Amino acid sequence: MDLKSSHSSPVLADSVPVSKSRLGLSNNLVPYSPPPTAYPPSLYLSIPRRKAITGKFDEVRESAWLDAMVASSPPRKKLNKDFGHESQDESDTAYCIWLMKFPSALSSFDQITSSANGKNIALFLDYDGTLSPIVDNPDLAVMSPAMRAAVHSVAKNFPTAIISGRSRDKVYEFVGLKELYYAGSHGMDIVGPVRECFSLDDHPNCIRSTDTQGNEVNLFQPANEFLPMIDEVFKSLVEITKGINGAKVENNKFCVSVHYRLVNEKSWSEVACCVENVLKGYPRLRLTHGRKVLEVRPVIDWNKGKAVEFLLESLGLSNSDDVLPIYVGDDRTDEDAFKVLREGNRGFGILVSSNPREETNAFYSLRDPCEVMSFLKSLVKWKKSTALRG
Ligand SMILES: O=P(O)(O)OC[C@H]1O[C@H](O[C@H]2O[C@H](CO)[C@@H](O)[C@H](O)[C@H]2O)[C@H](O)[C@@H](O)[C@@H]1O
Repeated sequence: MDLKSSHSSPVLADSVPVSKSRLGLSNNLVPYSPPPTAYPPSLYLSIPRRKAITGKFDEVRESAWLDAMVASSPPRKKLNKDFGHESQDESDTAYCIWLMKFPSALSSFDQITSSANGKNIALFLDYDGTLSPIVDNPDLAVMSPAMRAAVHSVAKNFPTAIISGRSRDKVYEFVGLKELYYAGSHGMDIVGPVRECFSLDDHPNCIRSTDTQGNEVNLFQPANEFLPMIDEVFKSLVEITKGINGAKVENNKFCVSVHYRLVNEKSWSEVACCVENVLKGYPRLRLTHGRKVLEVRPVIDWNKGKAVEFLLESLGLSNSDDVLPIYVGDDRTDEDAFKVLREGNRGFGILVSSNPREETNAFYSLRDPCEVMSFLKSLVKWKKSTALRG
């Protein structure tokens, strides 16, 4: 993508000074120290200082990191002691009870569409676990042709965007559809349309650019200044985890994922320790947890919820009276988007989960990507039938 102009990025930076300490790594990397920023203190996100760590696995074991890794990886369904196979009953009952609180978006479809009467639906979709099933190898998380057709059809009928933790290029590679908008790196990399109602003056970190087809677009990358740092951390994480069987580090451009899905649970503390050791030299980066993945990202006041608001504005859809945004996602990072919709009383979050989740800001649920596909198809069918009725 050719960038035609450049603005300084009003990144909401971390108030903690950049540490001068070097990493205890074999590849002699020096932590990246960005130039001092001059934004008003009110724009800075403050983060608590991390406790110094010694790097011993036992200490990491006690840390909140490992707890979160375990918590984000629920145990498999209980085994039936007598027969040695899964007992469905218990988990089915728990799921049914949970469904009373977060009803299926399929069985509540009429309720959802009646809220949409007289409004335009805007659709926001997560990628992994929502449009593609979770698989062991992140490079193989392809979308089925049937799902692609459903997304294509929905995007022709409603403004649709995919907001993913992956890099924008990678999601586009998987999805391959031009009819929708893409936000990568948890919303830190957004390409939106050029519209008169959307002034770049109001968004200093948004610039005019061109997409791969040569169309003018708005490119929003609020964490631009972190690119060299993320690149450096990616290399360090690859190096430091290379001895851990099954660990995989993925460069998502403005953030880095450290996967432990294929790591023996006994070595999870080792993964946590490696990541913590690298991050201690980078106080302007923070860690979040996904599905068997540790995600390293810049400390800026930006997330998938803010990305939804930004996209609604850039699509000219921020008037909540005319628009019903619907966000479908499966991950913790999607909660920021669910929250924005719930708190603004603007639309609905739909959580994709086949297990009851204790806390969510979603209103509805869907069991898995198959149900997501049915929901998307139903939306298109409903839109066509309302168009016929005039
Ligand atoms: O926001 P998303 O589109 O949901 O991306 C979140 C992370 O998804 C990917 O990891 C997850 O899916 C993988 C493939 O199914 C799976 O192997 C992994 O365990 C999951 O955590 C992606 O690889 C990450 O980079 C994204 O941050």
